[in-house]
Amino acid sequence: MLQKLPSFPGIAGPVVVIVMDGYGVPKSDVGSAIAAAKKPTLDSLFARYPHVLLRAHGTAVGMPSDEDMGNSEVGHNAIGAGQVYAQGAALVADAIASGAIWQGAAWQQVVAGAKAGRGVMHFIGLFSDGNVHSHIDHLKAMVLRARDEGVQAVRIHALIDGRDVPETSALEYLEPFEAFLAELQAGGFDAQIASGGGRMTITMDRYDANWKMVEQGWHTHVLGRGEQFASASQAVRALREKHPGTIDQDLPAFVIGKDGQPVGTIEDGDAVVFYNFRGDRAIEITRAFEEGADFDKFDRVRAPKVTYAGMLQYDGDLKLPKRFLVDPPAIRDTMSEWFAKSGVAQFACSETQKFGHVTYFWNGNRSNKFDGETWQEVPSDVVPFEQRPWMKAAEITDAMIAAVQSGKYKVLRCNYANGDMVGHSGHFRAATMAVEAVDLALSRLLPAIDAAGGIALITADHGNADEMFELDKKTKQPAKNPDGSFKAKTAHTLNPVPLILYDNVSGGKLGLKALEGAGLSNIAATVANLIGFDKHAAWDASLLDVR
Ligand SMILES: O=C(O)[C@@H](CO)OP(=O)(O)O
Ligand SMILES: [Mn+2]
Ligand SMILES: [Mn+2]
Repeated sequence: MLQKLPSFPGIAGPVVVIVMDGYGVPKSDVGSAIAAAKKPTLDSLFARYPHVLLRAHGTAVGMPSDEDMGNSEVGHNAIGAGQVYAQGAALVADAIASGAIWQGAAWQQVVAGAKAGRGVMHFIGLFSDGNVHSHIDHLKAMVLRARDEGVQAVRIHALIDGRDVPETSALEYLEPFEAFLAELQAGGFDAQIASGGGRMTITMDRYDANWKMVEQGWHTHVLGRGEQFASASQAVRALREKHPGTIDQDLPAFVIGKDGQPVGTIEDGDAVVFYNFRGDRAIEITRAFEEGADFDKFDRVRAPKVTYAGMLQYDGDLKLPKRFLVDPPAIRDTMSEWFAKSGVAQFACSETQKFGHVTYFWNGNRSNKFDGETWQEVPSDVVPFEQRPWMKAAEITDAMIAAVQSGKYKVLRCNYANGDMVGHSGHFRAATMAVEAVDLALSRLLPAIDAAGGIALITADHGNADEMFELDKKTKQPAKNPDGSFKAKTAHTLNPVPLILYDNVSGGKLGLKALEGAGLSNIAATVANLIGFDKHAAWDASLLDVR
């Protein structure tokens, strides 16, 4: 149990942590959908309530460097755990640099598995250097190592990104990679890209939002069914011509074929490595490979017996996958766990697209609840979110208001997906509406918190809607397309995020400290203090100022 604070008994009502996904604070308003949005509630929060900026990217959230943008996994992990752990991106890079990955039993088993079968090793994963789910350098290192260890053939199934990297950058990754493989091919080793498709079209669904994507990925990677092309770069060129305006993440699936035959179906005796380190979008495809005859999410047609490994363990409760190349961060002592141990009832809510963020990521990549936790999921629409930028903000708000009014919970949390999911579309106008939807939601939720004598901490996990244009690398000004329009940016940003203390109960007694270098990991201790507990020893400092 957490210790009671000697000097402050905590507020009488509930504490509500509101995560506005993808809401960063940019240096300039140019290209910011947040600046362009009409948002009277947020404007008045910034004008009237204590607030500070928190670091939400790079080393502050356990990424390898401060060049790395933030993302939902590392952001929610840091908020929920109150600590910064070296995250998947850093752990995998280190394991490759030290060679520890090759000494691990999992790597040795996939190599042995491939060799005992047809000598084929498959790599499936996100194909970019975004470092949110994966990094292409990790893939390269594994291909080279497989060759050195005598694996005869490698087949790569490339999920085209355009969401963590510029929206039509696929060829910048594919062409050099194809040249890299061609060189290896000259050495007598057979390495080819075998299939692929946009990451939002196939394979990388999350939180059971749309299993059809995974089914289509299975058909593409495993069965080799679909439109055939001579190479991945030719596929991307042809598909762009056929579907003008389609950005990389939404490209249709493709199969690489020779003389009408797919070059890399997945067969009994092959080895398969899913090389994403991040779990949310890796779990469903992993289940399709690992589960037996009782798998009922779609008809696999054929379920080859393969030696399967994930890059990391994706779920510590479900122990998924069974075999993984690198140990995940050992996230311990989360606020949910310690609030549970202290008898604090907790409520978590979001819509499907972010539901796991406020539950599984928040709780340190664990899918089980702690005692006294209640989770509520609002089903997301399965549509391009620029067509519905309001998403489920209203329904999440309804659920939060009901939970606050029930009086059952001391700590509540929710995630509004809008700024992020619509920000990823690159659609500026829709992104302003996304921010407006969140503003409207706050205008409803905050009075309910007042009525319950509560306080809200309003924050975000990383930026996105705050920068909707790519910046020119040299001039640092928004880059333009040949037709003069701005180049849309779909990725997260490196900007800090706000932390606002919405407090109408303490009469000005409570404030926020502007701690040098403060980041998302300072939120857990702040929440603990607000409910009258001292922070857990492992947590970073509280920002609560009690005057
Ligand atoms: O959609 C996703 O998978 C990532 C971007 O790759 O976004 P977020 O981290 O906000 O979930
Ligand atoms: Mn996010
Ligand atoms: Mn995102």
